[in-house]
Amino acid sequence: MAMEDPDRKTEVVLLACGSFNPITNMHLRLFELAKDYFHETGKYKVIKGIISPVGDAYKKKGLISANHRVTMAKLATKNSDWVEVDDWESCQSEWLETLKVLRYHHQKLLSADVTNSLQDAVPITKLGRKRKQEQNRHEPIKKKNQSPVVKSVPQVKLLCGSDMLESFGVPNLWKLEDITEIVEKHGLVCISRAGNNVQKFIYESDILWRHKNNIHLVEEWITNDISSTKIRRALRRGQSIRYLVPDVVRTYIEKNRLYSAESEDRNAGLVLAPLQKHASEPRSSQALNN
Ligand SMILES: Nc1ncnc2c1ncn2[C@@H]1O[C@H](COP(=O)(O)OP(=O)(O)OP(=O)(O)O)[C@@H](O)[C@H]1O
Ligand SMILES: NC(=O)c1ccc[n+]([C@@H]2O[C@H](COP(=O)(O)O)[C@@H](O)[C@H]2O)c1
Ligand SMILES: [Zn+2]
Repeated sequence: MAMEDPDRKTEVVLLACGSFNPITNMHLRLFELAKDYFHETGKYKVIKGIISPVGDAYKKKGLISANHRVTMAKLATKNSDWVEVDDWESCQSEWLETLKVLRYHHQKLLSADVTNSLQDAVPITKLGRKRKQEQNRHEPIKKKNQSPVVKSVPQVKLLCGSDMLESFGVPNLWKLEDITEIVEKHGLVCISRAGNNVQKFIYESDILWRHKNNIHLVEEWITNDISSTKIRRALRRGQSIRYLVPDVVRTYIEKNRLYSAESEDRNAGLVLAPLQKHASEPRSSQALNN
């Protein structure tokens, strides 16, 4: 029987982009579902999950300040040993395309990798023995030069729900070249609900079909229809949201009185940043399904 070589597995980092207004138990479940899926293939090892709340410049109706949304996401993940929150995206003054967030996190892993290998390699091969010894007197003992282990940088895959994948088809919302680069260079994990027609959506798009090996569809069997919209609605009506969001998040919302009729009116009448940005660009008229 062939032993499985754990080093052979492709390392994957899962990146979820969204409003997280507020974060719910379902958002946390997305990560667990995706991780189980990848591990069951036997080919991947999920090493990290990143939640990246969108910045305030996204201008979505009812979006409360990123500061609160990031804090709630951090509270929700404080017991997770593999999912973390990154506020780089939310700290940008302008709205950023999701592709740029993917690129940023991939780049960050690349530079961490270079730093690690620089630390591993002892750069004294060309120094004389004497200088080496002198140098070492003042420096902590360095690791022995290890044989170069060729370890690839983890892939950063976009983790989303089927509604986000289907939003690729909304005119002017996504640039075709962004969609292409996401599925070509990074990959996508989509958590679909039974009955949702993501497969047909992929079938009807040449680009998505071409890269379908890099689009992982995960069926959610223990269905769960929690959404942030429903949480905000319940809060406006004074109804309980217990067991729908982590308790720490519920307490934080109550303490800061976060969601109300007024907060739901934020950004009302404004155009969503991606629509504003892409509507004026010539390429954006290209449809996904041709
Ligand atoms: N019940 C769900 N099943 C599958 N995916 C989900 C579910 N809820 C949220 N997601 C996914 O989580 C990501 C973040 O979504 P988002 O912050 O918009 O949450 P949401 O609950 O959909 O909020 P809203 O109701 O305000 O749109 C998206 O990729 C979205 O598709
Ligand atoms: N062109 C793009 O890159 C593009 C377009 C629309 C939404 N998005 C992102 O998708 C997510 C959608 O979140 P919501 O479902 O909460 O609106 C956000 O992170 C947003 O930045 C990206
Ligand atoms: Zn949504």
